[in-house]
Amino acid sequence: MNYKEFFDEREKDAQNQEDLGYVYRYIKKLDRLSYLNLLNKEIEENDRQLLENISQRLAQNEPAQYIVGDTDFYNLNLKVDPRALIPRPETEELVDLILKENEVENLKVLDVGTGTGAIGLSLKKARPSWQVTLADISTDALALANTNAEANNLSVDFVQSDVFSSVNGSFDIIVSNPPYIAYDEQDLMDESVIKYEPDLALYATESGLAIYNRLAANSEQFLSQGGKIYLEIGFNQGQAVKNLFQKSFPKKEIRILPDLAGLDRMVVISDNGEVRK
Ligand SMILES: C[S@@+](CC[C@H](N)C(=O)[O-])C[C@H]1O[C@@H](n2cnc3c(N)ncnc32)[C@H](O)[C@@H]1O
Repeated sequence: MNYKEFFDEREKDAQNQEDLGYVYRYIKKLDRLSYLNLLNKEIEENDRQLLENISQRLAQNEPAQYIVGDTDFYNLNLKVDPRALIPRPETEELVDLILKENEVENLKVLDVGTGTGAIGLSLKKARPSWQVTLADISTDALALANTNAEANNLSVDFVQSDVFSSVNGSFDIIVSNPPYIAYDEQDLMDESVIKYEPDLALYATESGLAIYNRLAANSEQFLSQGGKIYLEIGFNQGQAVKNLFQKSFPKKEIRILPDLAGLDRMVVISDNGEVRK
């Protein structure tokens, strides 16, 4: 049997088997041309075993990124595994927004709930003069973030912290993509997310708002004069999150911004009428 026949056969079996070629190509580091040239060749025995293994894992709904073991995010390649959430394209939009609105040197940044380190590390990569602290309640996630920092040659600080419990100092930017899914929203989620990504990264009490509530209540003491807060939110949480922060920061401007799909995805808390550059 050649590679193409194998892929075609598996694609008939299950929906996500179309990922098989992608995962295989990525693991073998094949460019598109080498991959296409391979398709009509007989499968070698060790490759057949590899492909069977990938195929079984995909059939169990394991995310392709966990099987590959890494993923591209913004300006970085990050190791990913079940210790942390797979960083999403919407979060790249948040990183992009922060960079566009803060074209200055030497800012201090805190990334609360850093997971793989995606947000904080991509900011550090783009702005080497920024002093970036990665915080997470999960020691497992922090270990992964540390691996990603080292692999990308980025020097950042780490703190294991329940929101702000172990954080010291003040920051020009506090950014967070916290867990924001309500416990009763599971039926809206893909099985692969429910089954493989860590609960700690996904769910929050208070209809998904618990961590925003704590961020709103306690950010002020960790924010420098003129500091800004950037949040990723669930598409239906814009107004609720805005209300929470408006109470704590009555004088700041609070913007709810959409992602590329047009869904509310980010909330930004900054000084009123400030020039955003
Ligand atoms: C949605 S994931 C985001 C990960 C990463 N920032 C990203 O955007 O891909 C949320 C992260 O928040 C962390 N987390 C959950 N509860 C927390 C808490 N009380 N304090 C700090 N971090 C928390 C989880 O461990 C997880 O890594």
